[in-house]
Amino acid sequence: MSSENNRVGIFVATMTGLADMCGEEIEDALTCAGLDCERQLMDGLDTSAFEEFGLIVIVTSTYGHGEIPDNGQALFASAQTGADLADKKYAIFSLGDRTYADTFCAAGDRFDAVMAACGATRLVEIERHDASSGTLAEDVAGEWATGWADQFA
Ligand SMILES: Cc1cc2nc3c(=O)[nH]c(=O)nc-3n(C[C@H](O)[C@H](O)[C@H](O)COP(=O)(O)O)c2cc1C
Repeated sequence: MSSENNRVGIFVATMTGLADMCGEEIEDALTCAGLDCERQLMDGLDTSAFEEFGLIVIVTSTYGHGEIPDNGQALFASAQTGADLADKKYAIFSLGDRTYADTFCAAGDRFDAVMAACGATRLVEIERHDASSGTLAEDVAGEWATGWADQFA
């Protein structure tokens, strides 16, 4: 693997900003573990944004009836049209609320399906944060990333 492919891209889809706070905690945790990270909101991106990274971390909340936040829809649609991500690994931190029983964290599951369809390999289980659980999403996000950072380092 080239040194370029050891880079981690953290891509955030959010409506009200909590997912970006989680992305920041994930970035801090992975940086502490020695990984070279870059975090960005998904706004206006397509799958060419994945090119320079070996590991893609998707951080997304869910809105509407299981929808991806507005700022992530273009990137999702781009992946749906097909991309060769066979040399990529990915991980997903998914924010939702179990109050929405039928669509709990559905956006993260939709990203999981499309990344797999593009040939990428999921590094770890999807982490699904429940806003009704009483835990802080950003704390859970940082602990989650710390837990698997050495699997990619
Ligand atoms: C209008 C609205 C619709 C939502 N729909 C869903 C949903 O379908 N499924 C789910 O799991 N969570 C749903 N949620 C919960 C959000 O995903 C959750 O509060 C999340 O932490 C928000 O993160 P964000 O600030 O990054 O957008 C919804 C929240 C709102 C306000």
